[in-house]
Amino acid sequence: MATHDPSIAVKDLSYKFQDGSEGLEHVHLDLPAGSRTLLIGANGAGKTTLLRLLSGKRLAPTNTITVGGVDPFKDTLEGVTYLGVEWVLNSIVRTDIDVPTLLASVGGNAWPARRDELVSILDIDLSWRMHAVSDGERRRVQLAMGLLRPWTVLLLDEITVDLDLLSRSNFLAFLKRETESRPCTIVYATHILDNLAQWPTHLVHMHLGKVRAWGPLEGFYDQVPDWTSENSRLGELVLKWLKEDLKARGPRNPTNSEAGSGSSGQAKSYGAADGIGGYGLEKRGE
Ligand SMILES: Nc1ncnc2c1ncn2[C@@H]1O[C@H](COP(=O)(O)OP(=O)(O)OP(=O)(O)O)[C@@H](O)[C@H]1O
Repeated sequence: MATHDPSIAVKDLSYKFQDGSEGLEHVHLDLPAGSRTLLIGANGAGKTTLLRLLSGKRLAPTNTITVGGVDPFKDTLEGVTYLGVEWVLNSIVRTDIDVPTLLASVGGNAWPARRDELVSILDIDLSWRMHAVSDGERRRVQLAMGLLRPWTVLLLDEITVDLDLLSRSNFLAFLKRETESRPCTIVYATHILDNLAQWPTHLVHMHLGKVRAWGPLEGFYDQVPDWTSENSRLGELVLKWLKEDLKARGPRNPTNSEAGSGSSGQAKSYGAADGIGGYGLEKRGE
């Protein structure tokens, strides 16, 4: 269903993975139409899990999510664009194909003005062939493809890592203009805060599958009394949150003395000393 008022409301959303582990716990959010929200949290905080649930890629419990007042699982969810890892890995953009053909395949001819604007903003060379471009150039074409169809809700899962500073800045400015010129809403999970201070209207701070805090940007800034620029203020705030989160979580692989429990005291810390080269051993269920 098209959303005229693309607000996003999440009410007491809890989610378990197939292996039974907690993905999200009691998440509440109320993001108004036209807002630009940054989803902040350490690796593993639950940002992707939340975005996938909002996008309908994962099935949320009923009556926990509404987009524009509509339950996306009861009504068709139209106008929601989710750009995440699967989208980035799509192999078509690595084949020997030209840019105009790719853009036409996602509706470029239906929205020619929008197509041309994106090509200009993302500084795309229409003579590129996709098997012979750099990672950042490929990402720019992908972004043009992903953003071409006019969305009402855009869910971005850190997809700007390959962009140079200017391309990223132009891209973020374009998104800001979109929310200011038509009814649409953005939620963006990122670790890269460069030049983002003026961008978000709202922040969501996630930790271990829970939302620790959320609300309009201004409401958070009294937490960072010492800052030298707007940009450093956002960075200081996020650094403070991440340090607090790490402290609250504790070490991932406690040493015997830190573990301090169990009769045998056999808590094991895997690493180079075990001859396994420090590979992460955490299990991912799906
Ligand atoms: N399919 C799965 N089954 C079990 N656990 C999972 C699954 N997918 C993710 N997890 C776990 O859920 C937690 C949250 O993962 P998620 O990908 O949402 O984090 P994130 O905040 O997006 O992290 P990052 O910043 O690294 O992208 C992590 O601890 C992860 O290991």
